[in-house]
Amino acid sequence: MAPGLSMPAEICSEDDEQFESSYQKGVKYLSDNNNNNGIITRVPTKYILPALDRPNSSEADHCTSTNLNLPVIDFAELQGPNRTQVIKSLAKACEEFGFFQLVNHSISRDVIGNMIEVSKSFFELSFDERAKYMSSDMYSPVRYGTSFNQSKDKVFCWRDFLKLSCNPMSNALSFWPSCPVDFREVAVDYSSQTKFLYLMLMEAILESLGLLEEPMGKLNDKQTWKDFEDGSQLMVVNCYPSCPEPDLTLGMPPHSDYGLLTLLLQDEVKGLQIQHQGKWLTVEPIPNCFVVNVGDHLEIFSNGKYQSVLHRVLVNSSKSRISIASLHSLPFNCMIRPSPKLVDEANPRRYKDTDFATFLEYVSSREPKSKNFLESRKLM
Ligand SMILES: O=C(O)CCC(=O)C(=O)O
Ligand SMILES: [Fe+2]
Repeated sequence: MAPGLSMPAEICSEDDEQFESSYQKGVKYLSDNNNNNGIITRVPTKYILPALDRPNSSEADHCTSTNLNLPVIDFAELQGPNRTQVIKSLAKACEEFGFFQLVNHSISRDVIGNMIEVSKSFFELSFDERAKYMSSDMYSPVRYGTSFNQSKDKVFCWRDFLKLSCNPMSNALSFWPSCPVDFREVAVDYSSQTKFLYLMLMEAILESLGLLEEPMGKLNDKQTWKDFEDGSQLMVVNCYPSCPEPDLTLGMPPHSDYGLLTLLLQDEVKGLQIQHQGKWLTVEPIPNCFVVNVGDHLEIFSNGKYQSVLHRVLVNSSKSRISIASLHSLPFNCMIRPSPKLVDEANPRRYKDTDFATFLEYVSSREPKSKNFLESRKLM
């Protein structure tokens, strides 16, 4: 064990099985159960990334101090007389950044504040209470876990998560945490309001791609608007405890999101970085706003016009951080394919069809450390 490393009393050697089973309990457990006046002073080897994968280690990291001002889309303006202009800005943001900040959205500060509060309270519960929701079943309506893919990752990342499936809500809800007592009520309200926001944004995105000229309802011979309304929604509550040596590890490794769009809510602590023009840039949190990003499915659906972008999460030594990602796509059993209207001789089809089951198979069988899944769907 590295000098000064303080670990739960039950843990004696980094190599023994007990140590490994302790890591499986997550980083919140690790931070809460140590014997050095409540302070963990070193990052255990399990979390130490190879030198080249660490933050601040590469060319691309040399400007991590530069904060990124993402394009800002005003949701209220999108609904008003300037809609055409806002849709142009939306298209530009999706093409140039794959990310934007959404301001003036319709979700109240209370709904947002309550969601962050119940998420914090959930991670403050005892480990035994949180552990009731641990599952390795990717189809489970609720799944508490740690790292990125804890059954596969050789090096763990400094994150615990609670994944909540919202489909169908009538079935999923009874599996969601019943503690804290208002968790379900707050999270259901939050999920239905983010779903509404997603649908409004998706409608604008389809318009920006020239796919809404026909009467609303039919997008092409395979898809209708109802597929979007009936689409899947997965909420991921991420908890990143403060970390004694944040330069050695990451809260989340570089990845892109699998769905059409992700709506991310973060607390006031920064940590999210996106890869832009070969550099890692930090996204400044704007209170009460959403960071929205293009997912792999939108890249496929738009035949590459809008591309998903790698992002990762840094941790820090003084503050823990909470974020809530709401990932939206078509229904789980629906094929995602390039929209036929965006494929012609000048723009040949660039991706194979895919569906959620293929994605799950992929993540279960490999370490999804990057946009590998999407790479596997590319035709050229
Ligand atoms: O915590 C963050 O800022 C990002 C989370 C994220 O990328 C995800 O949940 O996919
Ligand atoms: Fe993500």
